[in-house]
Amino acid sequence: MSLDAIVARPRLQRWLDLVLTTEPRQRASLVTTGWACLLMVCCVFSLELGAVAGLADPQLVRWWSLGSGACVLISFALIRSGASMGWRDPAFTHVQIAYAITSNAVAYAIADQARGITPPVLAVIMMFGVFGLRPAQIKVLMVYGLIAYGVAAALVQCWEPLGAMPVELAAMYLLIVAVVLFTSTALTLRAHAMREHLQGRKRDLSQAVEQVRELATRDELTGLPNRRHMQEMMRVEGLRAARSGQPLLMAQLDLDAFKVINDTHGHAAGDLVLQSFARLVSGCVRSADILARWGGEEFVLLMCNTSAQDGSYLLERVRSVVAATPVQLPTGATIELTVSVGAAQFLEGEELASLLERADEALYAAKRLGRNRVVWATR
Ligand SMILES: Nc1nc2c(ncn2[C@@H]2O[C@H](COP(=O)(O)OP(=O)(O)OP(=O)(O)O)[C@@H](O)[C@H]2O)c(=O)[nH]1
Repeated sequence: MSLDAIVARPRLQRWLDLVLTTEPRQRASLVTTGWACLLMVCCVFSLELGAVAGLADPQLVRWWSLGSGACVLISFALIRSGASMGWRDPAFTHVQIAYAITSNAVAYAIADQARGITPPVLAVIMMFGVFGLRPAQIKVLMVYGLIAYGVAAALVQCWEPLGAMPVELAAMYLLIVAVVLFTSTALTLRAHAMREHLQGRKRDLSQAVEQVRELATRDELTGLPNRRHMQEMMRVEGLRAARSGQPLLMAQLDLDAFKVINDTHGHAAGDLVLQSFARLVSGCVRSADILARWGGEEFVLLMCNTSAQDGSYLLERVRSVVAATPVQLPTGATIELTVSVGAAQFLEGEELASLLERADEALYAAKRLGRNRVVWATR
């Protein structure tokens, strides 16, 4: 590769970065304006060709080309500089379309024998309304188009240098312009409605995906993470603890004599107790800890970056808060509650299944020893 090419490449890269490296909303506005710019270049080229061929006044066409080009460049600069990013529509589509309609009507007035090219361009301009305009704005722009063309047609008829034409021909042009405006507006409105519909469907779909995700990871009764989600969290936290060497604790919490509660007060009361227990424990643990419903009346608490001493203190607090907070039923009855806890500390190189097993054994020891207590697993 030549030295020139090596030097030129970063420069080209800088130019490309300058035009393309933008945030997504800004990039979308630049792309829309880029299309408008392309349309404008084609129109300028066609009218300049008409002027060279003697079909239109070259001086008027030159001024029109300069004015139109300047407006497109200003739009581009406003978007690229980020000056329009605070606006509701950073591409200020309605302003750009209004300006394009004006430019198109002026082209109609000055294009003399070449004015036949302007109505189809008007249709394309109206189509840009699909991007971000409200239906009311599209309709206002249609009315504005009719007025702009009406004024341009009147100018052509009244001012000789613009190349007056037979009234019948002027009426034909106006009729075609009106048809173009109505039809393109109707099509634009239809495309707009379809776009809105699709966006609505997309929103519904994202909500449904979010719901499915929620259902797949949450326990419906308590709102806590469910067993499947907890297994994933355990895997992630286990890897983190192994990598960082930070202490990781796991506790299994099991409500005592829960069957008796169900049998005495009914299944619905049992559900209320489970919800109340989940709330109580959630209120005791730190936001970094993860409490999940493991199944039935059994819960698992994962305490990340927690020393055995802090863990002991926390679990004892959970136990005493549960024991000191009877659950009030809607019937007026109160249920005294206790919880047995089996806890274990993650050992270096240990499998998660083994950690869970040790916590489970400690839980059974707590039950055997008379319930309502915290037992730590031995190594
Ligand atoms: N209300 C309600 N009960 C549940 C739910 N899931 C499991 N259970 C009940 O929880 C009870 C658990 O009973 P056991 O396994 O004998 O445990 P326990 O009575 O707490 O006895 P210990 O654990 O030995 O203290 C069973 O009666 C299950 O039917 C639930 O979602 N709602």
